[in-house]
Amino acid sequence: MTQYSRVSGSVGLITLKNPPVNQLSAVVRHGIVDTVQKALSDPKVKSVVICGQNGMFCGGADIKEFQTLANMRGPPLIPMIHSIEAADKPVVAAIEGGAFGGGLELALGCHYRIAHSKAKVGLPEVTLGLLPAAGGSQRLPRLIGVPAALSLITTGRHITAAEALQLGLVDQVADHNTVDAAVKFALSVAGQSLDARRISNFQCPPVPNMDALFEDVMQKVRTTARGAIAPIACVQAVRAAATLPYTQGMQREKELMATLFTSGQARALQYCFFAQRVVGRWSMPSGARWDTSKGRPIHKAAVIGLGTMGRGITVALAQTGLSVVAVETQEKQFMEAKKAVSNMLERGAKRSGKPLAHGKITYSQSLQAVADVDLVIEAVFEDMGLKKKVFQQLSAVCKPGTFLCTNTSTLDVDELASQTHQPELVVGMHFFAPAHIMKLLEVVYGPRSSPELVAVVMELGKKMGKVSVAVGNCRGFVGNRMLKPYRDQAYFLLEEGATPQLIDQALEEFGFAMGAFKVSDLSGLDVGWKVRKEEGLVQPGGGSGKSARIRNGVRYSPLGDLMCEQGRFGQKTGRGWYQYDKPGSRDARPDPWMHSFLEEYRARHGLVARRISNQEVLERCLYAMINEGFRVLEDGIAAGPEDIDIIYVFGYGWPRHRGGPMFYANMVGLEIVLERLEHYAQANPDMPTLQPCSLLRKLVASGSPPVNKWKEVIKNVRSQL
Ligand SMILES: CC/C=C/CC(=O)SCCNC(=O)CCNC(=O)[C@H](O)C(C)(C)COP(=O)(O)OP(=O)(O)OC[C@H]1O[C@@H](n2cnc3c(N)ncnc32)[C@H](O)[C@@H]1OP(=O)(O)O
Repeated sequence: MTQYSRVSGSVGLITLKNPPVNQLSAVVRHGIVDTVQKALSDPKVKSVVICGQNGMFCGGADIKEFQTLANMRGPPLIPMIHSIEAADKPVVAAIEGGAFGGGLELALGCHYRIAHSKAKVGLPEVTLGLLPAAGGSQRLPRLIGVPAALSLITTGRHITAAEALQLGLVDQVADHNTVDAAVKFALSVAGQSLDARRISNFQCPPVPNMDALFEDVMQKVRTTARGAIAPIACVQAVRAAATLPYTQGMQREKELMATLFTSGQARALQYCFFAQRVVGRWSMPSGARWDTSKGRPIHKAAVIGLGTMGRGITVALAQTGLSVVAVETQEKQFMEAKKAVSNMLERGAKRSGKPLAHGKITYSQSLQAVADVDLVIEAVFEDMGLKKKVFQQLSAVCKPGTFLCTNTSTLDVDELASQTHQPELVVGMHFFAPAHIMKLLEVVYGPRSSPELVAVVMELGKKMGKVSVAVGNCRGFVGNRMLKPYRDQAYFLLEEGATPQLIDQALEEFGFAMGAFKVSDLSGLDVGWKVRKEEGLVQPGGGSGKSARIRNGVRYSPLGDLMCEQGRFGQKTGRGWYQYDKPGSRDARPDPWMHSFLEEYRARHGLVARRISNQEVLERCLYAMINEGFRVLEDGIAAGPEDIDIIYVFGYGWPRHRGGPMFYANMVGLEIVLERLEHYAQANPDMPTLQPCSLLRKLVASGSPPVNKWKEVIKNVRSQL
C-alpha cells in the first residue's frame, strides 16, 4: 500500500499504492507514518519525495471508510500531516494526475509541491458534505490568500496545474516525468532551512475590508447552497484561518467538521458520489450489461429539427469533436438556428477556453444529407404523427446500420422504432433544456433495442459531458413519469386552499431550485395543455358539474387548462401562476388576480379553502413522486434507486444534499412514508397515485433495509410479477 525506496543516493521515495486513486485508507496512512519515520531516521536520506502510483498522486480520504465510523481506524490524518510538516528534511510532493481533498492536504503539509502540467488539484470536500478538516481550511488561505481559498473550498472545484502555479499553490510545473523532476528538486533543496516552508507558520495575507468580504461571500453561499450546511461551515473555517492563530483555527476546523461528519447531508452527498458511478454500470432486463456490451465508434452524427432542443444537441455534439449534419426543413427556423448555434458555440468556447467547433457542423434543409452518418438524433416537435414520419424517412434514407435516436420527452420509443426497418437500432436520448448545458441524459431502450446501441449512446453521452442513465420505455420514462403525480398534487393543493407561492416556498425551502409553479411558468403552461388536449382531457371552461374534476375515474384538476384559456402561458406571455414585468421577464411576483381566480374556482366547485401547511405540501408532492418511483422500480423501468436519484439530482433540480427522492424516502423512514401515503390515500380515494405501491409495502415488511440493499427485494418483487 505504501512503498519505500532510496533513490539518487539520498532521496527517500514514498509511493502511495492503493488503487483506484491511491485514497488514504487506514493501511495507506499506516504506511505513510512508517515510511516517513524510516526516511527521517535514515542518516543517508537528506530529503524525501512523496508520489502516487499509476499517474495519480492521491484522491483524498477513502470515502468508503466514512460510511461506518467503525472503519475509521488507523492513524488520523492531522498528526500524520503535522509530522511531515515538522520534519527536519525537506519533503516534496510529486503530483501526477491529481491531488484532491486529503491528498492535497497531505501535499500542503509537504514543504514543496511539484505538479505535472496535466494534473489537477482541489479540495472537493464540500461536495461530500464536509470541509477540508485535515488542516486544508487553515493552510490553503495562509498559502494562496483568503479570496482564492474561499473560492476553492466553498465550491470544491478542481483547478489545473497552471492555475495552481499562478495562485502559488504549487512551486513548479513539470511537463515530463514529475517524480524525476521532484527527485531532482529534492536533491537541490537538501539541507536548506525549512522555516519559511511550513505553511502553518504563515500569516494569512492581509485582506482589506475583511468583514465585508466574508459577509459578501456568506450571503452568496447561502443563496446558492439552498439549505446545504457544508458551504457555510467552509466559510466559517476559512474565517477562522484569517482571524485566529493556527492552533485555534485547527480547533475551530475540528468543531465545524464534527457538525458535518455525521450529518444526513454528508450521507446524502456521499451516496450521490457513488450513485453517479453506479449508473454508469448499466444493465438491461435482457441481462445485457455495460461490461459485456461493446459499442462502435461514431464519426459523424446528425440532428433533425433545429428548434431549441435541436440547437443545444448540435452544440453538444460539435463540442465533442464529432462532424455534425444539422437539418432543418423550415427556411425561417433554418436561418435563425444557424445564427443561434454559432453564438452558442462562441459563448461555449469563451467559457471553456477551448477552440471553436464551428467547422464541424454542416447545415442542410434536406433529410437526404444524413445518408452517410453513423447516428441520428431526431429533435422535431413533440408530435407522434410527425415523429413517425421522420423515422420512416430516416429508415429509407440512412445507410444500413445507422443508429436512430429520438429526443422525445414522453412519447413511446417502441412505436417510433416500429416505423423503421431495424427497430433494434432505435433508442430514446432524452436531453434536458438547454441541451448543451444540462448534465442529464436519459437513454431510453425498448425491448428490441440492441445492447450495442445502448453502449454507443451511453459512451456518446459521456463524451458530451453528460451523466447518462439507461432506463426502460414507458410514458414519461423515469423523470417525467414521476413528475406527474408531484405536479398533480401541487394543483390539488391549490384547489384545497394553497397559493402558488405557498407551495413554491415550501418546495424551495426544501432545496428545489424552483417550486412547481415557477417551473411551470418557465417551461410554458401551453406545452402540457397541448398534450392534455391530444389525450382528450381538456373540456371547455374546465367542464362543469361533479365530473369537471374527474377524468377516466380519477381526480383531475382543470386549473392549468383554465389558465391557458386565459392566455396565461407563463413567462413568455408575462402572466402565468405569477405575474412578470413583461413577456420573457424572469422575475416572478405574486399576482392578486390569482386570488380571485382561485376563490371563484373554489366557489364554482363547492370547495372550502383550508389552511395548508408546508409539511402537507412536502408530504403530498414528494411522497406521491416517491411512490411513483417505487412503481418505476417495480416495473423494471429503472435498474435501481440510484438511477432515479441521479435523474432527479441532475435533471430536475432535486437538492443534491438530500440525495434524490429514493434516498430521501430512506432517510425519512419507509414506514413513515408508507403511513403518510395511507393517510392521504384514505382522505382522497380518487387519487390512485397516493395508494402505496406494493414494493414500498414489501420493503417495509422486510424491515426497511437501507437503500443499497433494496435491489434484493426489488428482484423478488419483479420475479413474482
Ligand atoms: C477525515 C475526513 C477527511 C476528508 C478529506 C477527504 O479527502 S474527503 C475525499 C475528497 N476526495 C474527493 O472528493 C475525490 C473524489 N474522487 C474524484 O473526484 C474522482 O474519483 C477523481 C479522483 C477525480 C478521479 O476521477 P475519475 O473520473 O478518473 O475516476 P472515478 O471518479 O470514476 O473514480 C474511479 C474509482 O475510484 C473510486 N474513488 C474515487 N475517489 C475515491 C475516494 N476518495 N475514496 C474511495 N473511492 C474513491 C470511485 O468510486 C471509482 O470506483 P467505482 O468502483 O467505479 O465506484
